[in-house]
Amino acid sequence: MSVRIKVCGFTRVEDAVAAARLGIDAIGLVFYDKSPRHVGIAQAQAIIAALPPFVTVVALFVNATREEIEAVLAQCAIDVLQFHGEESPAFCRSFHRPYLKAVRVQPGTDLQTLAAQYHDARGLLTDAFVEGAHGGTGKTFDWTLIPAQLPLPLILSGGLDEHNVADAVRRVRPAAVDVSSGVEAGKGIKSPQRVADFVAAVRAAQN
Ligand SMILES: O=C(O)c1ccccc1NCC(=O)[C@H](O)[C@H](O)COP(=O)(O)O
Repeated sequence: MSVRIKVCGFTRVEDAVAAARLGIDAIGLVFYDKSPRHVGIAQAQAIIAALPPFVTVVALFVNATREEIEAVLAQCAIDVLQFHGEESPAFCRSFHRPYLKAVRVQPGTDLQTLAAQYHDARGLLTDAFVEGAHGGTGKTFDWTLIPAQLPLPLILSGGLDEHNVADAVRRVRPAAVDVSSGVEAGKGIKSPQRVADFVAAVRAAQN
């Protein structure tokens, strides 16, 4: 199966539409107000309404309350939840929606145990560990820390861009890749050219 591509952190309708036309599989919307890529409800609704069919919409949260998440779900057509904080497995599954659990990887991170704990997640998203940050850092991590076999689909993230993603796909063989900073012209501003180059690099790595 071809490697799926998720681009995270859209803030503008035109960027999301352009990226969808370039063949990405999923867009991420950041509902975390400390992120420079944070979107409000109205902004998210406008982006989602403009998407062509069959583009998965992923909503990102960092230690949000149940009420905050339910408010987003009630007002926006979200397909998948993505949890970037210390949310427990029970909390993640309590929304009865497909979800991804993000893990910030550093030496000693036990991905096998995490995969077992979040066994009903649609995938484990591995991101770089950066002190004080929850994601969207543009930093890579040591891919050899990822076990060759995991019981959950692996979504590789953290500092990917058009220059390193082909190598990442060949080495790690993830089910999907996820990128934010690496396809930007500025924080929250996606560059269609960089998205096109990123998609081309992923596809070339599979041929
Ligand atoms: O993008 C953000 O600003 C962000 C902030 C807080 C938590 C998560 C965030 N993004 C989540 C993502 O899925 C990013 O794509 C992922 O962290 C990789 O980011 P990058 O290294 O910039 O490609």
